[in-house]
Amino acid sequence: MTARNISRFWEWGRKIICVGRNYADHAKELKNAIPTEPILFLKPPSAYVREGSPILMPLYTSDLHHEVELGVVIGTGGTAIPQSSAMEHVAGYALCLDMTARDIQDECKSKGLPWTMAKAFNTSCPVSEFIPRERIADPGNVKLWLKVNDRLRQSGCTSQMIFSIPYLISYISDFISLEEGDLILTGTPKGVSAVQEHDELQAGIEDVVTMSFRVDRHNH
Ligand SMILES: O=C(O)/C=C/C(=O)CC(=O)C(=O)O
Ligand SMILES: [Mg+2]
Repeated sequence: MTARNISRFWEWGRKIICVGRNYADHAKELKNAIPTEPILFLKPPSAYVREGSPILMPLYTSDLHHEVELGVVIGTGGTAIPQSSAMEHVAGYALCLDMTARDIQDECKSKGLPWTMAKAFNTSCPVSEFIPRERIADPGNVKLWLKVNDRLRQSGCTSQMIFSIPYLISYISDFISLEEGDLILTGTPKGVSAVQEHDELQAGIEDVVTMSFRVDRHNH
């Protein structure tokens, strides 16, 4: 059997744990309160999509939003990981999009229902290449950006996160054991907006990585 390679973590079938409202400016733009504890939700591994394949807009949404986020790839799993050693569990990073059917999310919120159909559909998690941890000296201070058809829509810095990466790893692992190959999406800064069929999305971590995706309409 061929050894698995963490640089292709999206093929491993592991969890994608997402943090919501982790930037005050984004919580405010959607008129949400600033959280006092991390807000968590999950995407299945079938949400992954890689450059070269399109983001497929589900037929049931007419308000699909981009959310650019720093992803943290877990190298060594654990339960109840202390904050002090949390970064030792990180194998690397990835630039990620948390594609969100905002109209469906709003409907779910108003009915008190889970966000699954808004957040977890096929291709809802576009990812960049794997970024080994040595390439980002301070993940708490990296600049993220996203353009739609060459127009800048999102620009933020991970220093604006309410809950830091060590805090998130520790908090999550108290309730959901982390495994090698899991991905944590750390939340999005402000500037989220709707995309349309045929739009071209380009996103980057300054000085580290860029990636591009086209949006298509799902055909069934
Ligand atoms: O509560 C809302 O209206 C929206 C929350 C999100 O979509 C949270 C995120 O995914 C995020 O902040 O990155
Ligand atoms: Mg998000």
